[in-house]
Amino acid sequence: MNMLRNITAGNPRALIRPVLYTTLANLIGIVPFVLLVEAIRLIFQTFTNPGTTLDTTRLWWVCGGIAVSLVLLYISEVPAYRAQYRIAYSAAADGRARLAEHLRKLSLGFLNKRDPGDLANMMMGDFTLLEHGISHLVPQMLGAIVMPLLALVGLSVLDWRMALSLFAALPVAILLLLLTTRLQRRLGAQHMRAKIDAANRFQEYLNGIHVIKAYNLSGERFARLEFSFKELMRQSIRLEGLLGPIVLTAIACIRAGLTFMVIVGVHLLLGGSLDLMTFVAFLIIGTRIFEPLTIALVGYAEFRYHEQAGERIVQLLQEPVMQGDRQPAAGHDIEFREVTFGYLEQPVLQNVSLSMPTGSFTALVGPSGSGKSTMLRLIARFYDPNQGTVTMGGEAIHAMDPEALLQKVSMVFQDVYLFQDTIANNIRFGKADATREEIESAARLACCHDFIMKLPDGYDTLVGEGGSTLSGGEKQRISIARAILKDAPVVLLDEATASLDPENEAEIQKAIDQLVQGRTVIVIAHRLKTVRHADQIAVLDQGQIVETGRHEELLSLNGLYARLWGRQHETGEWSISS
Ligand SMILES: Nc1ncnc2c1ncn2[C@@H]1O[C@H](COP(=O)(O)OP(=O)(O)OP(=O)(O)O)[C@@H](O)[C@H]1O
Repeated sequence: MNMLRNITAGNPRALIRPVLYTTLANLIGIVPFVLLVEAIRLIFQTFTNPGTTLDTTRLWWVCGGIAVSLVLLYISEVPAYRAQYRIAYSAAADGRARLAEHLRKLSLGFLNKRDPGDLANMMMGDFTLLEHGISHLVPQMLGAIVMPLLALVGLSVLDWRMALSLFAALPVAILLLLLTTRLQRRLGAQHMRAKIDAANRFQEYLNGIHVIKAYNLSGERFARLEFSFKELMRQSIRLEGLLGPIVLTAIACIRAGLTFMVIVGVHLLLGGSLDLMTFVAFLIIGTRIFEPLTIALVGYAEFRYHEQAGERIVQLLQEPVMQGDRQPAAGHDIEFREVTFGYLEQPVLQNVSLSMPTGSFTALVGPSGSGKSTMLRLIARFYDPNQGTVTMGGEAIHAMDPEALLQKVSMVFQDVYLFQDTIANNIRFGKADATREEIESAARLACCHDFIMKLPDGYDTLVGEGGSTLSGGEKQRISIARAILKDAPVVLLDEATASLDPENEAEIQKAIDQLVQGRTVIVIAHRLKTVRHADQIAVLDQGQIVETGRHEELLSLNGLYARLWGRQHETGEWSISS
């Protein structure tokens, strides 16, 4: 049952209809052969019992029966075929959507540990294997067993000695496949790892192609990629090379059964304990069951490999999603209470406590790597703290429904991601049902209306993947327009570190001023001059808050903030973390 769960990505009921239809088609497929045996019996009767005449009426009926059963076989095969493919593709589409939805609900901590290539391969490659499993393998395998099983029962009634000799080697074939299950799984897993590794290397190669070109790394980088392709080739050859002989031996056992039956049949016939007609019936049916049995055995080996792909999907689907069903409280003040957190073993934030009242403007400053972005990620609940609590409106964020929490929070990060869609739709991500007027008014407030109107199709201009066709400043302003449209009471903002031209910088500052009005705002400030008027500035150093206060208070402390401020003035360099 577990195997069937795996091959259907946790939905074994998807197999019911394909298997039923295929079994029905296989049952109907037996009728012409039974009638064929009867036709041969009628014809042979005239030779074995001299003096009897050929029963032509019955023979015609048998011929008619064969014709009708072939038509019925065709009629039953059509729905079987349709059921197999339709259900396979719709089960895979549902499974892919389920997995994508599940990935969204998993913590980023978990996702960070998985290679993106691995997940992409699972989404496309593994589900394709399942499509093949549901449409071809399982129905054909189970359908192929029906005929030999019925033949075993029928032939045993006819002559148990002959039936025994025909099927004697079958258990050996099955045992051989079962005994090598572990080897098959190991080879399958190694092959799959090599496939994922090659996909990861290729993705890395594509993502880094501009760096590779810029630094002329093609030799070294390509060698890594080429190695992964060669490894995949080696594992493929190993898989086929070791599994092939096992399957061929299993098939040889079935062939041996047929030969053995012929020998036993001849022996019994010559000894007079087997009549010719029974022997002929065994010969016809014996050769007929060889094909489905071969399909079933080859299919089983293939099934084990496909099932492993399904197992990976089922395991990922069972990965616990972020818990919490509490709805956010009415208040929008945010508080860190003795929070300690690390992505891995090493804590990145240690015992951090900070209160950010509703409607206040808080700036987080500090050297690069001090934990500023991590604080924002904890507020958005991308991760849960290891110790301590982050609260919003007095409620612990880790007990809240993550989606309800994100309704309350707008985020503007440095690495703005725009989807391959129109500008209007990229802004609409802030509010799915926004009208064109609302989109334009948000774009005006975010100072992007003018540059959008200069684009060839205005708001309907298509943006390249990741926003590749826009400048950094333009992308940032579009993401601010998204946030303005979302109109969430809490704003998390990571100021751009990349140096922008003065015009862009002034425009972005105007856009940010619009966004933050009347909201609880937490800003990571790289240019201290932009947060001189913040309600409070928290200075982080090595994961701890070392100073808090307003600009003048912090300057008078003459501590880290004063040093950072002084350094920015001395060097005229406004970025402190790059
Ligand atoms: N996903 C991650 N996995 C593991 N470690 C991480 C991850 N993200 C950040 N870190 C580490 O956590 C520490 C704090 O990172 P964080 O991004 O919060 O610093 P920051 O103050 O925002 O730095 P910057 O100003 O350079 O953006 C750094 O040492 C960083 O290497």
